[in-house]
Amino acid sequence: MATTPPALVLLPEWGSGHLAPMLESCKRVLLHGGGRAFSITLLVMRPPTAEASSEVEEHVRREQAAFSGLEIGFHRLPAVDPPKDAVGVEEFIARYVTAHAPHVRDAVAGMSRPVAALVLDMFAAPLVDVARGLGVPSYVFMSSTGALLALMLHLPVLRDAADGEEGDDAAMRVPGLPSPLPAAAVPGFVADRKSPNFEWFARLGERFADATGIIANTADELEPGPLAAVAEGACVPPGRPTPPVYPIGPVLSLGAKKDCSSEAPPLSTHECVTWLDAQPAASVVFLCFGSMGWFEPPQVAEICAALERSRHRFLWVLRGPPGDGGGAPDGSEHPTDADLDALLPEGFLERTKGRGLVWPTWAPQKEILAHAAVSGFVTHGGWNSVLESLWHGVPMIPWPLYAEQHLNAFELVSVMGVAVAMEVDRDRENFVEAAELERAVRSLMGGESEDGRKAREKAKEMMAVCRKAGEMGGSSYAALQRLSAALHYGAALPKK
Ligand SMILES: COc1cc(-c2[o+]c3cc(O)cc([O-])c3cc2O[C@@H]2O[C@H](CO)[C@H](O)[C@H](O)[C@H]2O)cc(OC)c1O
Ligand SMILES: O=c1ccn([C@@H]2O[C@H](COP(=O)(O)OP(=O)(O)O)[C@@H](O)[C@H]2O)c(=O)[nH]1
Repeated sequence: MATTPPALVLLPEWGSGHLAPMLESCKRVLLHGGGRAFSITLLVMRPPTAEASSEVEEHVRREQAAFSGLEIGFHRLPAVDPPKDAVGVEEFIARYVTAHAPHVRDAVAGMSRPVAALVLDMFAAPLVDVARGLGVPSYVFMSSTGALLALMLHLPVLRDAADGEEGDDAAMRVPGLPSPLPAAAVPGFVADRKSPNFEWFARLGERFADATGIIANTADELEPGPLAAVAEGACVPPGRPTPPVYPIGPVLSLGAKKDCSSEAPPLSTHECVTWLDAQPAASVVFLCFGSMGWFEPPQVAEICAALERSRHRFLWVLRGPPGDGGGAPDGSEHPTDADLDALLPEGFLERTKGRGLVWPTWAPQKEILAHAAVSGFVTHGGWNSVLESLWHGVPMIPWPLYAEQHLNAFELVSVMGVAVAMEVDRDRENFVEAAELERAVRSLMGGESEDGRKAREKAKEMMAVCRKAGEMGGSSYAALQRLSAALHYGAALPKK
């Protein structure tokens, strides 16, 4: 007799950099059990911006249209009022997500099938209480690095120390990370210990420790330092237990937009790819800055000067400023398609014709990174972009712009060694001078510099590491097995 498979109930933040890897990771859990052991119910919050809403809708539509053979359903949650007085993006996201708690409780309690676990976005960590109230196991899904995980688990310690003897300017020492963390590496949201954003991240980190487990889109071999420190219980306040961590990555996901899986890229007719087809192997530097990266005209002019002088071939995804002045209720800045005639200096396209392509809208990044012509990546350093680059052995130049990306940049250069450092002026909205970008691009793309040679070599090593981790016998495969066993155990527990 067929039985109803218990559900993994997912609550992702609406950003595609959060939703897509969470869903893909949970699909991996289903596939690991032969596809029939669990089902997925994804709880859809109404995103706070029109841009994010259409991304989510597109994602849901594509998922429903695809035939995966897996049981995946979507449950729309009632809308909640967005907070009107949030000081920063992080506080906004955390409060908005947390306001859904009663609706999440109702949705889980009302399910007609057993619930194996509630899988929560990092911003939804306070909802571990909802799971606990229903007697359901809870898992936090960490869509960013093991380093950010270590930092967040440790924030309550830093907060309480800052309240006491160490003071407000105390150096940031985080178990598993180089100590003290250079100021340039500290994410903006925790740089000021008095800001509500710091308090929110500390509160989220505190709640991570109350989850049944933490699923992380990283691999032991990629981030051995922070993951070991977390596993040893060195990051949480003394006396507090650390839940088991399951580093099952890298999990690369199909984007919400038209995109191709890096696993099996179909023959593409995308203009960026046909342009790459005509370029020599390993000759192109790719520049792309995530879902929220865009530049003011003076910065665009510096990039143009650098690319022109470097003499290297390039494919540059250049987006324009957010529409309507960027005043989204969540404070996020979603770029628009660039007006290249208005943004680029006169004559730039003619002078670089044949060796450069400037692409003004969303591009198929995974497919581009998989292309044999691409051998370097100037990236904002969002964790999904980093994993995609490492998966294809492409060395990077990190250009952090927002969120946790300054920490990611530091890790890529100083810990993993897969990237060439570039000076980014945080006091001038992460401005980079033309000469500095030119130097970094020359170094990355095969100049004489030792930094570039090491980054290229290390990126190839990491490609092998990433692929091996997920194979049978690899560390991420083993973590997936442990996670699967824990979920089966949780599904068998009596519910309240
Ligand atoms: C991790 O801390 C922050 C995350 C975000 C953030 O916000 C966000 C809002 C949206 O409307 C859409 C998004 O796609 C989105 C994404 C996002 O975080 C990204 O997450 C990735 C995976 O964790 C990745 O690591 C990227 O670097 C992040 O940009 C925003 C924020 O403050 C601006 C954070 O501090
Ligand atoms: O033009 C673009 C810009 C981004 N991406 C994808 O969007 C995701 C960006 O996620 P990341 O974590 O790097 O940064 P975020 O945008 O969340 O800050 C990655 O999967 C990229 O491949 C893309 O396909 N095309």
